Amino acid sequence: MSTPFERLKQSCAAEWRAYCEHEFVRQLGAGTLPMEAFQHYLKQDYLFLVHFGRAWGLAVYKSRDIGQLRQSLDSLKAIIDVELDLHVKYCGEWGISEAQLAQLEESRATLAYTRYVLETGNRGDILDLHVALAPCIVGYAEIGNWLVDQRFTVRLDNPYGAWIDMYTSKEFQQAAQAEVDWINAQMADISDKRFQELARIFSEATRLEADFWQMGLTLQN
Ligand SMILES: Cc1ncc(C[n+]2csc(CCO)c2C)c(N)n1
Repeated sequence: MSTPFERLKQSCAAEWRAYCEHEFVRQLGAGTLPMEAFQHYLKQDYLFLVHFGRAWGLAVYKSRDIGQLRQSLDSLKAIIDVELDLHVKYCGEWGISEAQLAQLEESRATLAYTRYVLETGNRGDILDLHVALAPCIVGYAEIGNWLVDQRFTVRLDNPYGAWIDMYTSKEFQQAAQAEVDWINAQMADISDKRFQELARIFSEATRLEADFWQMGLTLQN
């Protein structure tokens, strides 16, 4: 028997694969991704993370009990206090200054994805919001693992090695698994109709993640 989360992925298998095995990801694994593409991605990812933080703020607001409230607040604090700082530091290593980050123009792909997540959370409940966020959290964990298994992936002397290390780290993998577990528990007794609603959200967010890679690869604004 497959879990609800596995059924979400199966309901948009082609889209999930197009996202996780995207050309950007392959070139990153092989170490052949042009530096400009990665820098463009990193800059837009800064904006993505800011809105991702806001999404956890929305999860705080949409929480239905004190446990969810604490969990959402922890995620909000982690992204604002830790992950954004780490991202700014990592951008610095790639020659992108804080001043540059502060002046960025948001690309269409960033706008579409982040506002889609926030809109989904606004109109729906906390489960809708988590399902909209799941391709981001769970997808990156799968991508890291997938890359490590590919013959074309270069682990030593790959300029993007730190990126792969981050998403294959035990901490990150555990956080992604916790998210899967949470979603599976919340989806345990839902109706078919509700499943279809969530599957639609999951599929749309997955497509928007693939567009985010494409934006990086083609340097779109
Ligand atoms: C477009 C885009 N999608 C996913 C991630 C990965 N990511 C960002 S925050 C977070 C969860 C940790 O709170 C994860 C997995 C990214 N960086 N950029």
